[in-house]
Amino acid sequence: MKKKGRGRTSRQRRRKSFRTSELSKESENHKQEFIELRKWLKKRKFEDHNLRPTRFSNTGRGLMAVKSLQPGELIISLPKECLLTTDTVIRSYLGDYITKWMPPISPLLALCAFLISEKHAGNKSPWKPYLDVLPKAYTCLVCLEPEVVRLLPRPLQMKAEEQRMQVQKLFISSRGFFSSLQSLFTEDVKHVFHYHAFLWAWCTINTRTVYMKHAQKQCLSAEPDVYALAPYLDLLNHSPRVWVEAAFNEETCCYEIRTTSHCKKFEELFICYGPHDNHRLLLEYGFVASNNPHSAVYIAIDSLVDHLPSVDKQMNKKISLLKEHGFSENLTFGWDGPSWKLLTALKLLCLGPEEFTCWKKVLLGEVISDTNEQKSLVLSRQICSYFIEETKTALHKGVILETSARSEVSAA
Ligand SMILES: C[S@@+](CC[C@H](N)C(=O)[O-])C[C@H]1O[C@@H](n2cnc3c(N)ncnc32)[C@H](O)[C@@H]1O
Repeated sequence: MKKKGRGRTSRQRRRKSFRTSELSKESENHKQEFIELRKWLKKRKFEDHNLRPTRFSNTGRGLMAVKSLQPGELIISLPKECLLTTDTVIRSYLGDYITKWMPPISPLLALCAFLISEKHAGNKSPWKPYLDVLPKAYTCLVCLEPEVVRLLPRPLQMKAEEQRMQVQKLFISSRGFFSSLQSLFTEDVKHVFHYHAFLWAWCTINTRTVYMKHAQKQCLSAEPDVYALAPYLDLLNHSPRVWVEAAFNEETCCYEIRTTSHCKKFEELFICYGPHDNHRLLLEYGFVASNNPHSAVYIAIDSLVDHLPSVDKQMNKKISLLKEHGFSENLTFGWDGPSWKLLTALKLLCLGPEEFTCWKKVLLGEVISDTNEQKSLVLSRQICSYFIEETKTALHKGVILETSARSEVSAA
């Protein structure tokens, strides 16, 4: 007798019912790439009975719980054989080349080189089933067009620029090592290890690795070796409101994740990548989390000054004092208003000429006068309204850019 609910019709019905719920979701389990990945994982002694690859309307591809999961339950336990770490790279055909190369390359570069090389190997790569489910492109800021980055708040633009330079510098300084791999390839290594491939590998590591500390290897530089690519487990999306326990268990030799909260059947299971604000999430992972309790709006000191009267003769001195005493960075608005640091900076900037000698007291948190308190609060409100308007304008421009990009694609 056919088992109830296991047939194709009921599978189709189930898929359809996901689509009709409030936030739609569609199973990806039946896709060829996931069938291949499951076979590959099974050979490495991993089988999953709790989760299912699913595309969610609000978060994209992630993992859905196929049964209700209780706090403290082990939700995933991925054997060491499935993990891709610097041990994997050193054991591979790249190992000899890495050991010979001086000065030693970083653990991050070793992983990038391996990913690029395996991706290039295509069907011949033993990692193909994993590589096939990896995103083809990323949305981290380092991948975005300059005209899109220019729409972001200034402090984030600066971080994005810093990140872009860091990645480009790493690529340029790695060319020598990539050339040393020439004998492994029939084509010119410049066509294998090009910037686009490097960016893809760098983003794969930046957005998908789990933290796993490895002992320092002599053939690698002393930079922290804390990465592990964890196939399948890396399909878990982030929520700032959940907490999980995740670590490599030396006894079971598995990378394990335990929930500390309840997850209902057919809901997306999340993990938390860390207490990151939305700037950090966008910069490092290419997305923002709605209702993020860690959200903060960063205000550059120059934009504070734009809102102050230009006639203040002590302005330059005030700015130097703020910079000298560490009050020029990480000035933020959070859900509950301006941070103490931002408000203190505003109080100093709002000091009248007769109050200026009290600047030290302001930085220590003392109240100077009712006028100073009032002025700084009014200014804080003004700045907040200004940034709300600026964000609305940037979002509007973003929509225009997206619409014109879409029409260019459909015209092509
Ligand atoms: C570890 S992967 C998670 C799986 C990924 N969604 C996938 O399809 O392979 C991390 C990436 O997933 C996406 N992501 C994670 N959490 C998200 C969320 N809450 N909302 C939207 N995208 C999210 C981001 O693109 C991030 O860089």
